[in-house]
Amino acid sequence: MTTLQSDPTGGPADRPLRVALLGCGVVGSAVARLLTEHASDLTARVGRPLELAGIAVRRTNIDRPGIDPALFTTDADELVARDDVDLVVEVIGGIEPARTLILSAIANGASVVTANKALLAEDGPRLFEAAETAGVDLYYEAAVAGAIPIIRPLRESLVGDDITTVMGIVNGTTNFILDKMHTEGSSFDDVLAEAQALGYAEADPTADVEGFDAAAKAAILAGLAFHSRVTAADVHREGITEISSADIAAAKLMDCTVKALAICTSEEVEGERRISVRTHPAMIPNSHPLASVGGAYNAVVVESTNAGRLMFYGPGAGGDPTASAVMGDLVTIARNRVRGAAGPGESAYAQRPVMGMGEVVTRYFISLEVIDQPGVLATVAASFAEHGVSVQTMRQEALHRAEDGGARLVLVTHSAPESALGATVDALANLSEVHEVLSVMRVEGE
Ligand SMILES: NC(=O)c1ccc[n+]([C@@H]2O[C@H](COP(=O)([O-])OP(=O)(O)OC[C@H]3O[C@@H](n4cnc5c(N)ncnc54)[C@H](O)[C@@H]3O)[C@@H](O)[C@H]2O)c1
Ligand SMILES: N[C@@H](CCO)C(=O)O
Ligand code: NA
Repeated sequence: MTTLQSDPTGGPADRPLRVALLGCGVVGSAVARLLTEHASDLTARVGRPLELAGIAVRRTNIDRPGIDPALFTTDADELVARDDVDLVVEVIGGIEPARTLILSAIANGASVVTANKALLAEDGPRLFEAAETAGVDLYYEAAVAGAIPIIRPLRESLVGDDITTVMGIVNGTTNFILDKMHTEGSSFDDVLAEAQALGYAEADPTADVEGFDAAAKAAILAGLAFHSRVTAADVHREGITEISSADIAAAKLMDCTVKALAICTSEEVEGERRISVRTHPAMIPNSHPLASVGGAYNAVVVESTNAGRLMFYGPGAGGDPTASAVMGDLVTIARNRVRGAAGPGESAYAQRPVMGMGEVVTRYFISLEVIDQPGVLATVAASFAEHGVSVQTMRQEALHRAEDGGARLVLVTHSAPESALGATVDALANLSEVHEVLSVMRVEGE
């Protein structure tokens, strides 16, 4: 190992870099194990040994095989404030105490790795400013799409390009659930329990199934892609709890798949660049690259002016895959520390305004049960026309239950502002000729 001439951290140039690990759950325990198992390779890659200074846990009396019990402490505040801590890994999750601990680590001169999308999407700018002021790193590859490198590509590799769209499957739990509902006809509750047992789900699975997790990730992606500050509150969020087997069946009939998507776009509106950020379930054609992303896998498609369409695919959740991203960040910030440098900070100079959902242009799939009699089609078509929504395809199916005396209409619209589509659906529901609006879903991806 080369001995450094100078050491920006103050101590002897060959002393180990000391790592404080906050949290020892699914991700933290994998990080602790990798730090131990790969110690000699990590030393070679960083140029100095990485040494665990301590692991903050809630309870010390739990058996955690392969980890030295002497490392455990329940006093995370004391651990991050220790003089000999150079690097802090936060894998507790949630807003507090994670935020206070990260801020105090930064104030203490440590560089930080976090997997905490909830915190970054709520209060990222405060953390980035603190890191900038202290001249330390704040890295967070694991926060979006687990093991998949997507933060680094947006922050570094594509920073010279003009990104127009980021669209992805960024929640493993909901992709796992929708995939099983699609392929095996499983019930929502059974598949959720399986996803939790496999370590994909958040501690409170509401964050997954109601779209909070994906919304946080969408905010982070949009902020990076469009050089703007975007918080979770800017994201239009819909979860997957309302997805029924009828929706899944309708998608199959359309040669589509239902996926929970995070969609970030930047477009020219009234002479200025505006962005939209949303997460919701949508039908995508089976020919679209995201349609074949199964199980707990994640994938993110990035479109930019010069690179064209790029796709990033891989495991988006689970202890070891997420720990891989954390370890990548840890080695990077350790290398920076050895060189006395810091990586890129926040880039939010563009500050593009975020569009309201009503302005966003999408397509709808609508399935209706209507009275089967002359003139009904014309009435339904008039409702679309009144709201300026153009119908792309329409199909009528006879209902099999003779007593219904009705028919099913299945329509797909052309692109239209979301407000016009919503108003059309409301108007359709109020028509006496319409028994029921069976299914409404956005259609994304060509
Ligand atoms: N599990 C995944 O697949 C995954 C993927 C990407 C990102 N993440 C993120 O990684 C972070 C950790 O996720 P996880 O799945 O490991 O969660 P987890 O619930 O398994 O682990 C969190 C641990 O932190 C501990 N903890 C809570 N408060 C603490 C405190 N004050 N001091 C010390 N320990 C405390 C908990 O007891 C728990 O063991 C979260 O931000 C999560 O969003 C998880
Ligand atoms: N609960 C998240 C973990 C990764 O952030 C998921 O299912 O994708
Ligand atoms: Na990632």
